[in-house]
Amino acid sequence: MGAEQSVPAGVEVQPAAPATAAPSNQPDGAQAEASSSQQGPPTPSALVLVGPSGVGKGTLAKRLLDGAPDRFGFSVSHTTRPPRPNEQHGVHYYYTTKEQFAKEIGEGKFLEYAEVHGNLYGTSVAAVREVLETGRVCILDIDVQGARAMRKSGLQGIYVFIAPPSLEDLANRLAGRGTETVEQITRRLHNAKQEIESINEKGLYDYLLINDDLDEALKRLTAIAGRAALGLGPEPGMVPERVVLEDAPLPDIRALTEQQQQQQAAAAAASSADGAAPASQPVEAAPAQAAPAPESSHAPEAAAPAASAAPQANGAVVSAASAAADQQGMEGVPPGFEKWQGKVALVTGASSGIGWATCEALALAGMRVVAVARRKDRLEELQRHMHAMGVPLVNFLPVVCDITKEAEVATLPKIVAKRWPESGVDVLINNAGMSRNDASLFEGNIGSWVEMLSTNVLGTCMMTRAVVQDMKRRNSYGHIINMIGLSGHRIPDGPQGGGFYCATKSAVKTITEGLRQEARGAKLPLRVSGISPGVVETEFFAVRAFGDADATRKATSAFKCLQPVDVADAVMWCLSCPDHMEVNDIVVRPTEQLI
Ligand SMILES: Nc1nc2c(ncn2[C@@H]2O[C@H](COP(=O)(O)OP(=O)(O)O)[C@@H](O)[C@H]2O)c(=O)[nH]1
Ligand SMILES: Nc1ncnc2c1ncn2[C@@H]1O[C@H](COP(=O)(O)OP(=O)(O)O)[C@@H](O)[C@H]1O
Repeated sequence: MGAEQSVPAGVEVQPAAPATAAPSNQPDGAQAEASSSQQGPPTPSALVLVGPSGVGKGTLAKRLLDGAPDRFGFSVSHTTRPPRPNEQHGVHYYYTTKEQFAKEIGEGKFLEYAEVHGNLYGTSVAAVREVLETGRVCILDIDVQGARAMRKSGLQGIYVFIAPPSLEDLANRLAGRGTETVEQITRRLHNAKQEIESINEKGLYDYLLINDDLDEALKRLTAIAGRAALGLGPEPGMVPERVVLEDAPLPDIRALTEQQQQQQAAAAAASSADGAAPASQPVEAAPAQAAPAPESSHAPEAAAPAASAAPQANGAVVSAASAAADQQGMEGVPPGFEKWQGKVALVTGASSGIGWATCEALALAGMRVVAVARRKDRLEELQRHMHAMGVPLVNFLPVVCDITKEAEVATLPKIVAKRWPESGVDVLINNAGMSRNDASLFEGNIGSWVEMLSTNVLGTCMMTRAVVQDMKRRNSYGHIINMIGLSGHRIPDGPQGGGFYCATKSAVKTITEGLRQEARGAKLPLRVSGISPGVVETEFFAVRAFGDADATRKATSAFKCLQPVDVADAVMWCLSCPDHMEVNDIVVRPTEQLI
């Protein structure tokens, strides 16, 4: 069902085009090349984006808006659908009830409204006016019915239909977004076919834009939006005379899910056939290259295809974030943490211990998690663990990367952007760190010194640099947490040769404070924290003893030590603090630990 209204008084729209206007994609029906013949500054018009759910309208609109907020504004619609975890009232939509929506229809509040995929959506007069009055192009993201109604209402603008390269791609994107259940995705795909048919309605759209490569699509849309900014009409002939739809059956989202499960099982079988690498001998990542290494050699994508969806027990695809939103006060989501739901956290040293526990806590609380480690088999195991915990694999990205290799670190933001094009790393947990027991200052193994310096100090710095550069590029600053360790504060085993390791950790402490000061100096809202745990029961001791599995037991049997999850809890608390509060260092010991 769709509805349209005549333009309510007070909205400044351009002279109404009659509902029966000649198709504007025909030369004689094109809007006048308005401002070229007018005096004064151009009058920006609307840019109406239409296309099936999951095609990338929101992503493209956000990129346009972020790129030039002074030229473009978004018409925030009203909807009766519940907010997704990373959506904000007044930013993505005004969320309302059916009753209120009905009341406001009666009051003539909407330029148009429609029922789409079972929910009501509407464009209010105020939403469009607010943007146009500031002299910016008003971007609308509306459905086909809304576009028809807008054409009739006379809102002058450029109407762009955004199509997917194929229904298969669309299905993958919808599944990859992880915000809908299997049933909801199936319904959206079913509707997509009809929506795509609307390309053939003469005069409805001015442009057909296929969103295949996101950057290419953005380039084309930016050019089209530029015309809207100048108040120019569309170029003629930008929609083909007739679009013939491939007669392909609708992709079956449940089958896609099953396919993904099979891929996972195959990957698991392959990894056990290879034989697991011993803990101290990580699977080698692709050799570092001057140019970024191929991404496929880093991310074990076979086990987690970019657009995969993990089934829940009930067969639904629900992101941990939406599950968290559904169950308020859910265990594992500290108060204040909601702001991170749907955002991306990158954790180094994710293959065991604190890194593993932190990945789990972040993912269960609704973050997208990039788990970085050298050991591919351990990452695959973590992935299976995440799956078993009910974390949708679309929210999990394992990356085999050696943080001491500059070229590998440099590829990480690109790998993240490839998986989640509209995102980047919002939270960095610099957890990877190691020690060796042959590093005395009298007669230490220089190789062990180099290893500790490279991992604990340079690795932390290179990761920080890569992520901060990416945050700068996106103009979006989050939180960096460094695992300092109690050894950054004192030397517990100096006589036994532990001084060098502690020196690297006290460097991390200083670097954490230096980073904080740099952020303040640059007036960036980046927050920086350190966490300094005492003895934690992890593989740390086995690595220190060059793979002696018994070393951990020996080092942790004197008293009840901290558990990785205790430290993950500290990470969660750091992140949950209000924006005005920056936790700089948390020192935490097992109760019985003396020094
Ligand atoms: N007619 C109309 N459609 C809208 C409006 N706001 C959003 N829509 C459309 O409603 C559909 C569902 O939107 P949404 O729930 O955000 O899901 P998504 O498109 O899958 O992200 C999309 O086709 C939107 O373009 C509106 O104000 N009016
Ligand atoms: N060209 C593209 N290639 C791959 N993925 C894309 C592309 N454009 C968008 N996406 C992804 O597809 C998903 C759906 O995009 P979204 O903007 O939410 O769609 P819509 O607003 O049209 O429903 C998102 O996860 C987005 O990152």
